[in-house]
Amino acid sequence: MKLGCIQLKVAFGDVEKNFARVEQLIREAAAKGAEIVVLPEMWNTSYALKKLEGLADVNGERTKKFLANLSKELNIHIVGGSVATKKGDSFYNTMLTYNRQGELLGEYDKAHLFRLMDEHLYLSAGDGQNNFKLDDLDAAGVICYDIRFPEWLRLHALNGAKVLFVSAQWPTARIDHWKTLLQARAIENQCFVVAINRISGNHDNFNGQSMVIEPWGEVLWTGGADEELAIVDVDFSKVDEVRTRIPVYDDRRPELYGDVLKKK
Ligand SMILES: NC(=O)CCC(=O)C(=O)O
Repeated sequence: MKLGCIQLKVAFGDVEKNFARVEQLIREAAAKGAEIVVLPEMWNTSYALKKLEGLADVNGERTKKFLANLSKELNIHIVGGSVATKKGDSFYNTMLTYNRQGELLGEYDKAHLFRLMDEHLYLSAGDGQNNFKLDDLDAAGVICYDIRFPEWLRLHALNGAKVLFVSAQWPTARIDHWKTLLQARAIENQCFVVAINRISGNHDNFNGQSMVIEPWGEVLWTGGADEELAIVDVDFSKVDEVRTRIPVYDDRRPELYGDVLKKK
């Protein structure tokens, strides 16, 4: 299956510019044969958190219409990264996923808010999980800081995901953590990880390094430090092969792990 990985240069607070560029890149990805297109985190507004009142997408309506129309017209699945949304009086960091029929498969509000970027001051956290199916492919989607919570990704893998999509705005300063955590999540869950980061004009802030990793931990593609659309070919049957070779799921001892999941 061909993945269209869109490592976007997100314009701070410029919703119109971001929508226009995302549409251009999704169309380009489809023209190049992508079957699943993946976007980064908060691509409509970036972290213009102080301006969310005017900029956030109310109930995600604009983004929903946009992604539904494009996925149906182009006959592609879209893991829509995330956008800033307003629901009721609260703001969320929301991932919307569409299948090639233009149907909404998942609306996931980021579960773990990242204090270092002030998310907890402006956003509310979601409580729902985000497993979905792209044709026959069992998949799940999480957002950026979520990858520091292995139990959260494990839960999605236990619910059947063979590929974990990660949309992010992960800064250059901790890019080594990004690479290591993503590889670990792929190896421990024995699944594909497709992780799409943003870039900024200034590479000191966000330098891309999006990644596609297969279930044995081998990195199939790493993005550079500039805006980029990559088409990456993946063979999802690799998941079953790796899970047969080392039967981690059969060997788990959940009766030993109970307290790990409780907050101290
Ligand atoms: N947008 C985010 O969630 C950033 C997470 C991050 O940078 C980290 O180190 O974790």
